[in-house]
Amino acid sequence: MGLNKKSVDDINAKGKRVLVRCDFNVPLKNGEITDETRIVAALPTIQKLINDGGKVILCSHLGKVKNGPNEGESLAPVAKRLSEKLGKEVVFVSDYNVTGEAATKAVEAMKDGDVVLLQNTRFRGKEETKNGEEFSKELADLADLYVCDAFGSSHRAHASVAGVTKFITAKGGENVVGYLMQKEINFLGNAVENPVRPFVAILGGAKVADKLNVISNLLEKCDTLIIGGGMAYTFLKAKGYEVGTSLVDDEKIDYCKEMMEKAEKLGKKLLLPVDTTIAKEFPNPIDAEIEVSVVDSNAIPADMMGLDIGPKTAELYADAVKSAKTVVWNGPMGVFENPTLAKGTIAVAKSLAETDATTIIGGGDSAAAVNQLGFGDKMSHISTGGGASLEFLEGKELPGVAAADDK
Ligand SMILES: Nc1ncnc2c1ncn2[C@@H]1O[C@H](COP(=O)(O)OP(=O)(O)OP(=O)(O)O)[C@@H](O)[C@H]1O
Ligand SMILES: O=C(O)[C@H](O)COP(=O)(O)O
Repeated sequence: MGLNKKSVDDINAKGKRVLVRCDFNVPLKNGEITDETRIVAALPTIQKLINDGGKVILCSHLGKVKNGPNEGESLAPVAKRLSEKLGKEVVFVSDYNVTGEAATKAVEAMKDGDVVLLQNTRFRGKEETKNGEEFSKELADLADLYVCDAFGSSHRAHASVAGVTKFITAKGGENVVGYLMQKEINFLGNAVENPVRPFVAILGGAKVADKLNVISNLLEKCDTLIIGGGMAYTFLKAKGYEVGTSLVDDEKIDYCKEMMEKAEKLGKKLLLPVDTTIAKEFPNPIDAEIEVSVVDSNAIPADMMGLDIGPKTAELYADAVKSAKTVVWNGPMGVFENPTLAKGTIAVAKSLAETDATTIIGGGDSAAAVNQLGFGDKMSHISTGGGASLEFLEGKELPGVAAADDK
């Protein structure tokens, strides 16, 4: 699926002020960045604009910023890491107002090829998250051109992702997408719209409700849909099995029945766990030592909880992956944060690492799991977007893509 949007290759930023929305929402521990993937992924676009001789003004959100602006959610650590990665100074505008006098002055002082990073856009609260006109205009006022390269945030119709583009257009500027956006959408888009078959989709994670539309959409596109993780138990209950105290969404049982019927009607394989790893209760803390046993999926005792796929299921899923030419995976197979309950997720990750098929990891927990296991470089593509990749797989139009100018 070609992306019919203008990209950074369609502009020459020489002497222009370019506002670039990145997704620098990186995990931090005691002020230190623990995973720089999203920073590294943003470099090609930034470097291109520097090479053009543009004035590169970067912006991003970080965290949820539930209690207003605070140093713990400042983008300062990102400015530092980015500067190391680019091998040049990144001027950080620490002002909690994001735009305004400090930002304007910093931009005025820029020479061609300079890089400035603005403060966390969510420090402007609802003005950012409700796509506020005023904040959108203030952002646009800083620049001549706008580049969206924040794939991970592109499902958010926020001021710095969507609203800003209207004001850039109003002043005669262009709105384009960056290389990361292009790469993400090419991989995910090709996998779903134009897959080399057999196409196997694997869905896991906690809740069926979060993935309703993904299940339905992927069933239409793939040859085999594999279900694991907490969401499998609602399907097993829909089949009439006892699932004990496993995570179940009772309101979605009919939906699961519908999906099983849909799979049958379309002639698609819908694979569910044939055995499951159970325990008395959910581990607390999550990585606590835990006593487990394995039972067939139709034999879960009423007082036990399913917390991972069992070994027979892991083998079944690995076999399905082996015969695939395209695999998309989103969501862990069990409570992978606990070593005893990570076996199913590890087995699936390993099968993806070993296949020659195109393998695409849909961000979030599955990306973290694959990287932690050291399989990162064995995958064709690991998306930098969790929610964004899911919404893309649902077939939704992403606001960050929609806002860019058509070719
Ligand atoms: N059987 C289970 N019972 C309860 N929780 C589970 C089970 N299997 C997996 N989980 C939990 O599901 C969580 C991930 O679920 P979630 O729906 O948030 O996935 P996700 O974050 O959307 O996946 P991704 O980030 O890959 O898109 C993990 O924290 C994991 O411990
Ligand atoms: O981490 C993400 O998925 C993106 O940065 C979006 O963050 P959000 O869910 O807080 O909008």
